[in-house]
Amino acid sequence: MGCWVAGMEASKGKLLFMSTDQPVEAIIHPHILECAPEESLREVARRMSDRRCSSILVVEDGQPVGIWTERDALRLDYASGDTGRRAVGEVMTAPVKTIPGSTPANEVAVHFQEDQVRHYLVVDAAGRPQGVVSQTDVVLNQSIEHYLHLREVGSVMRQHPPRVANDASLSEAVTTLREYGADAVVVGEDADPGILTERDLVRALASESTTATAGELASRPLLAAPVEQSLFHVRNLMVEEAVRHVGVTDDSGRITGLVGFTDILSSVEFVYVRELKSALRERDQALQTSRKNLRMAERIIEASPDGVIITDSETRIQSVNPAFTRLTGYQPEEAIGQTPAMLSSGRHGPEFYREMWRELRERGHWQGEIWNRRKNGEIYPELLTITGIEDDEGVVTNYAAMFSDISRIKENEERIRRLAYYDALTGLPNRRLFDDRLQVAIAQAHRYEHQLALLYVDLDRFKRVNDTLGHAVGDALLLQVADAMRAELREGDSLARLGGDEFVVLLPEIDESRDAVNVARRLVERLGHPFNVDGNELFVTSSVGISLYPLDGDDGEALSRAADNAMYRAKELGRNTYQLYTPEMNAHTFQSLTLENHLRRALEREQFECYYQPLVDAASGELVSAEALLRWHHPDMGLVSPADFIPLAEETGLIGPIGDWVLHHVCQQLRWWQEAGLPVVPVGVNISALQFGRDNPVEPLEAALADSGIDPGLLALELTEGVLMQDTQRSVERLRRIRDMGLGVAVDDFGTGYSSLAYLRRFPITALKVDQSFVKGIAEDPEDAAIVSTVVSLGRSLGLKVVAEGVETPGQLAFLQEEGCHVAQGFHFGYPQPAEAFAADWLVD
Ligand SMILES: Nc1nc2c(ncn2[C@@H]2O[C@H](COP(=O)(O)O[C@H]3[C@@H](O)[C@H](n4cnc5c(=O)[nH]c(N)nc54)O[C@@H]3COP(=O)(O)O)[C@@H](O)[C@H]2O)c(=O)[nH]1
Repeated sequence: MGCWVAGMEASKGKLLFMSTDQPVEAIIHPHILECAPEESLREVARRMSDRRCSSILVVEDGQPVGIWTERDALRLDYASGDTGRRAVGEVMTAPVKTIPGSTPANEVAVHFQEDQVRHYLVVDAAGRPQGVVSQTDVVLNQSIEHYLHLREVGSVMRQHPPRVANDASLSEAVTTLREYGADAVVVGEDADPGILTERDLVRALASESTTATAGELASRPLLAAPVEQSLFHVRNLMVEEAVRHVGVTDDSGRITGLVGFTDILSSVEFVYVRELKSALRERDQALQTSRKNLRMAERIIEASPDGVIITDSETRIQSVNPAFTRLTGYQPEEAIGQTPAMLSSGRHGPEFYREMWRELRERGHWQGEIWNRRKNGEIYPELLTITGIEDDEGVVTNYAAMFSDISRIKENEERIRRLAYYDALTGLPNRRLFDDRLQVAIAQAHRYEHQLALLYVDLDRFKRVNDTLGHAVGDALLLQVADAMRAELREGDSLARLGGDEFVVLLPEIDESRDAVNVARRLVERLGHPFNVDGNELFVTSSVGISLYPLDGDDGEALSRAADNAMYRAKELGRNTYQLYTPEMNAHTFQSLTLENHLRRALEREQFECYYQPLVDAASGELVSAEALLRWHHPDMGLVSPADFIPLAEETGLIGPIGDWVLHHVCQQLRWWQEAGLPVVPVGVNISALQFGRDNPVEPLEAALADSGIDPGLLALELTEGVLMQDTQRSVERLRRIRDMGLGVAVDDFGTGYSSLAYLRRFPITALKVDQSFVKGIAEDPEDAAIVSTVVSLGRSLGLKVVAEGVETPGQLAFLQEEGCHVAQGFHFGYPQPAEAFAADWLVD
C-alpha cells in the first residue's frame, strides 16, 4: 500500500497541470444545447451563435443521435446558396461519442486524443445525457497559467498562415482553410488585415450571408502580439477582447504568424496529455507494484508462524491467518465478528487493558506480553504487537495484531532462572538464591528488630553411601533427605542446598535461640531415622551448626561463617548433633539456663554418652585402639562439648562422679562389644587434673573393671603433662598402681608442657600423644614439623608408643609415616562416633 501512495506522490510531483482527480461530470456545462435532426443549419447556427456554443446535440425521440460542431461547418459547401436550408441531421457527426460522467477529468484528455474528437456527450450510469464536454473545458480546468507564462507565442503560432483576398468568396476561403487544415484565415493586406474563422462560418450560416465576400465576413482589426510575447499574455488578450485568434508580428511589425485559441489549447493539451499519460503509466505501475506487494503481504501473513488478527476500528475481528487457528484453536469463522476479548485469560485486570489502549492511542502501537486462553481452555503467554492502521486522514480504520506463543521462551527463561537459582537435583534454592534471601531476611530483622537463625546441616555419612552404593543411590538419598527436612520446617522458613551433602536452613524470625535449637533437634532426629532407597536401608545422621542474628554477626557472610564453624564443631563432637555457635555464646546460654543445675542432673537423666574415635596404625591404617570422648546431650543446646563443661565439672566437683561414670561406662561398653563377639581394641579414657589429683581414680577404676570383668589391658588412661607434674611423687605412685593393674598410660597433649626426658623416665607411661597443634602445623611451620619429629624419635628411643593427634590431611600422615610415628588419630581417619556407629564402622568386618 505504501508503494502505491509513493507512486502517486511521484506522479503528482511531475504533473504541471493536473490538480485534482475530479470526475468529468463536475466540469461540464449542464445545459445541453439541443436540436432536432430535421432542423435547418441556419436555425441551428443561429442558436449556437446566440448561446456562444461551439456544438449542438442532435436529439430524436429523446435520444441523442448525433452532434454538430463549429468544426463541422468547415465541411459544408458554401458555393450553393441554400446550404443554410439543409437539415442538420444530414451533416451532423453520428453516432455521438459518449463518456461516463465518473471518468476522471484528467483522463478525458487522453480519450480526446485517442478518439480524435473534440466533444463528448457525458452520460450518467444509466446512459442519460448529463452534458457535453469539450477539449477546451478539460484543458481550462487545469491550472495552466504556470505553463502559459513559460512559453512564448512564437512557439505555438502557425507560421505563414493561410491568406485570402478581401474579395474572395466564402467558398474560396473555406477551400483555403481545408487545404491548410486551419481553423482561421487572414483576410486582406497587411495594412488592414482581417480574420475569418470556423465561428464566422457558423455566423454566416446564421445570418444567411454565405454569399458575402471573405472581406465582408472577416472580423477586423486582427489583434497582434510580438513573437516573443508569453502565451499567458496572448491568452489574456483573447479573453479580454473576446477574440479567438491573434496575429503574431516580427520585429518589423509584419504579421508572420497566426495563433488561435485552439493552438494554445493544443499545445497545452499536448504537454498535458503527455504528462498525463506518463502519470497514468506511473500510477498503473504503482498500482501493479502495490497489488504485487499486497499479494506478497497476503502470502506472508498466510505463511507467517505468528498469529495475525485484523480488526476494524471497533476491534471486531475481520480476518485471521492460519497461524491464529493453530495457536488459539479457533477456526476463522468462529473468530470473525468477535472481538479479541474471546481470547482473554482473565489474568489481566481492567487496569492492564486501560494502559494498553492508552499507549496504543498515544503511540499508534503497543507491544507486550499477555496471557491468553486457547479454545481448549489452556492459558499460554504470548508476545503481542498491536498496530493501529490509519487512513490518509490519520483516522484509525483497523487494528493489526501479531502474536507468537512464547511458552517455550518462558519455559527456557524459567529453566535458566532455575539453573541459576535452584539446585538441579533437589529443586531447592542454591547458594546464590539463598544468599539473596538471607540478605533480605537480615534487612527485615534489622528493621523490625527481631532475631533470625541460620542452620548449616551436613550429612555425616553421605560420602560412604556415594562410595559404596554409587551416585544414583546417593542422589536419591539426597532427594529424600531434602523432602524430610522440608517436612520439618514451617512455611516461611527457607531450605537450600549448598552442594554435596550440605544444606542450610534460614529461620527468618525467631523469638529466642531455643526456637532455632528446637528446629535443629527436629532435623537431627528426623535425619537420624533410616532412609529406604531402592531397598537399601540407609543411615545418615547429620551435624547442624546454628548461628543467630544479630548475636553472631550482622551480615550474611559472618552468619554463614559462624553456622559453618558451629556445624564443624558438631562434627568434632561426633556428629548426629547440633551446635550453637561460639563457646562465648554457649557459655552465655549456659548461664541463662543455669548450667550447673543442669550438669548436676545430667547424670541421673542419662544425658551423657561416650563417643569413640579410632586410633590407627600409621603405616597400615589398621585400627589399633580408640579414645573415649564424653558428650553431653543437653535438652536445649544439643550436644555440648567436654571442652565446655569439663572445666565447670571440675569447678563444681562434679568431675568425680562424671569421671567415674565414664570409666564405668567404657568398661561396660567393652564388655558388651566382647559379648557381641566383636574384636575389641584398647580404649583410652581422659582423666582430668582434679579427677586424678584429688579424687584418685584408682578405686573407681578397680570397681569399673570388676563390674565389667574386662581385661584391664583393654583400658588406657590419658593424662596431660600438667596433671602428672602437680604432685610428681603421688602421681608416680598412682600411675604405678594403675600400670600394675595392667592398664596403659598415655601422656596427652605432649609437647605443650614440660616435655622433659627426666619425668618421662620417671613415670611409668606407655604412650606419648603428640599435641594436635604441632601436627596441624607440619606443612606450614618447620618448627612444628621439627617438634613432631623430635617427639617421635624421643618416644621411640624411650620405647614408648607415639600417637599423633589431630591428623587431618594425607600430607600430615605421609610426614608422620616417614618419621616413624606409630599411631595416628584424627579426622582424616574418623570422627568421634557413638558406640554403635563406631562398632559398625570399625569393629565389624
Ligand atoms: N576429663 C575428661 N576430659 C574429656 C573427656 N572427653 C573428652 N575430654 C576432653 O575434652 C576436650 C575436648 O574433647 P573433644 O571435643 O571430644 O575433642 C576431641 C576430638 O574430637 C578432637 N579431635 C580428634 N581428632 C581431631 C582432628 O583431626 N582435628 C581436630 N580439630 N580435633 C580433633 O580432639 C579432642 C581429643 O583430644 P585429646 O583428648 O587431647 O586426645 C579434649 O581435651 C578432651 O581430652 C572425658 O571423658 N573426661
